[in-house]
Amino acid sequence: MKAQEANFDGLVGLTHHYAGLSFGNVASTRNQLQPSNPRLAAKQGVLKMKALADMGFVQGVIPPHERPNLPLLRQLGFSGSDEQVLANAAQTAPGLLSSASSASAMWVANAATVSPSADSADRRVHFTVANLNNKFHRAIEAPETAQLLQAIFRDPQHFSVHDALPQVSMFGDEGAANHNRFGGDYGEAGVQLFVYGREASREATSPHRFPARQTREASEAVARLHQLSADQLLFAQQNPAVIDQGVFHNDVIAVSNQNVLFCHQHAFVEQAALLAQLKQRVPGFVAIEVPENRVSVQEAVNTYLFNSQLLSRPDGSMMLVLPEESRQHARVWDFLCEEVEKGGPLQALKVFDLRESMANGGGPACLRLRVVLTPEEQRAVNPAVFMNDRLFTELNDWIDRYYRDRLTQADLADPQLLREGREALDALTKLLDLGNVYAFQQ
Ligand SMILES: NCCC[C@H](NC(=O)CCC(=O)O)C(=O)O
Repeated sequence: MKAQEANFDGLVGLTHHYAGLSFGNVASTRNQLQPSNPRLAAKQGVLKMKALADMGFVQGVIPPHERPNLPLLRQLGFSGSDEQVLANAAQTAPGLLSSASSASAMWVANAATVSPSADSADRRVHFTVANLNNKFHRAIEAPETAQLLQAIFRDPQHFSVHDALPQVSMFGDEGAANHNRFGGDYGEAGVQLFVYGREASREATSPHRFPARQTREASEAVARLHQLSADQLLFAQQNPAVIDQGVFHNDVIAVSNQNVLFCHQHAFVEQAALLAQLKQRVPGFVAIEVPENRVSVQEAVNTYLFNSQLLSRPDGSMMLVLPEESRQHARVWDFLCEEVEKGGPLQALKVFDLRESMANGGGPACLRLRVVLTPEEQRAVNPAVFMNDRLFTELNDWIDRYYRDRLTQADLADPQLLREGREALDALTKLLDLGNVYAFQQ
């Protein structure tokens, strides 16, 4: 058996709601204060995991965080019983209650940056937890993410989980959503491309309208932590003009797998030079660049065409996993069908309805964290998190038991929601054999 790419998907939490917290993410802003359906959201995610597991892909689950985050609200000065904390926050600062309740940890492409053991000097798989410094509701994820990753990748002989970089904008880090790894066989040394939105030390590189969340300084620190050698590394800037059109992470404009990069014509600064470098360094490198006159940046943002998963099937051919919104758009769908008919690297399309996550700006790629694992490393992962028939049934029963099918911002103050959440996560830690990872269990 060779090394494989495993995908670990974030399980949507019980407080999934639309709070408009992510300036620069147009779906988040557009759907602010719409009612959500956490039960449907969780089921849509679990269905994707199960379908991919059934097709022969290695598929794991990353659990949600404890929300509402009561310790955070207390740190911000809300006091009294848990009920009083929720009531006071809801009355005087509903935006803070939303931030403390966001289920945003579901988008695990932003949980960490991951380097396979084949690339790292100490031959371990390295994870650096993302600090998500640009958005308050996301910056609070880092410590819990570190604990959850440690409960899954728990063998220090094979896995090294680094805490997040310092929580300042100079080191703004959004994890694997701004990271691509190229190569041949997954188990052989690859080339890692770190994509940043701005250089903290050069203000002129920033976009004008929307924030650039990832800095070059952060990417360089992650590369150092992961013990990567200079000849395996590339750093490239994402085009600031596309950030200003709503491309808040690189995985909204590009996706890669092995020797293939699928991206928009306007994805990167000095794109031709970057592609030339990749051609030189990656054997058999192929770029599929979508021209603006076939699919505009705006259309890419609206359909999440590039927020897809490019997966190598067990027979070696590649399949693109897309959100339903891409199929619904004639120009996007025509382009994709043409690519498949051409007989190039894209040989199959698979579509999922992920509407609940999409309405907050999270498509198939946002929901997954890629981890290349050798067979030995795979055996060292907590086995209870891998998707199979039994876990699929158990998770669906668990969702039916605990999740609401409608949630608005006003519901966040309901102390019953807090109790339901704790009971649910307590049951989940047993299903996934995580130990007492949550603060309320300490
Ligand atoms: N990779 C996809 C991440 C989507 C995420 N959306 C949010 O946090 C929206 C939350 C809200 O507005 O309720 C973000 O922008 O980081």
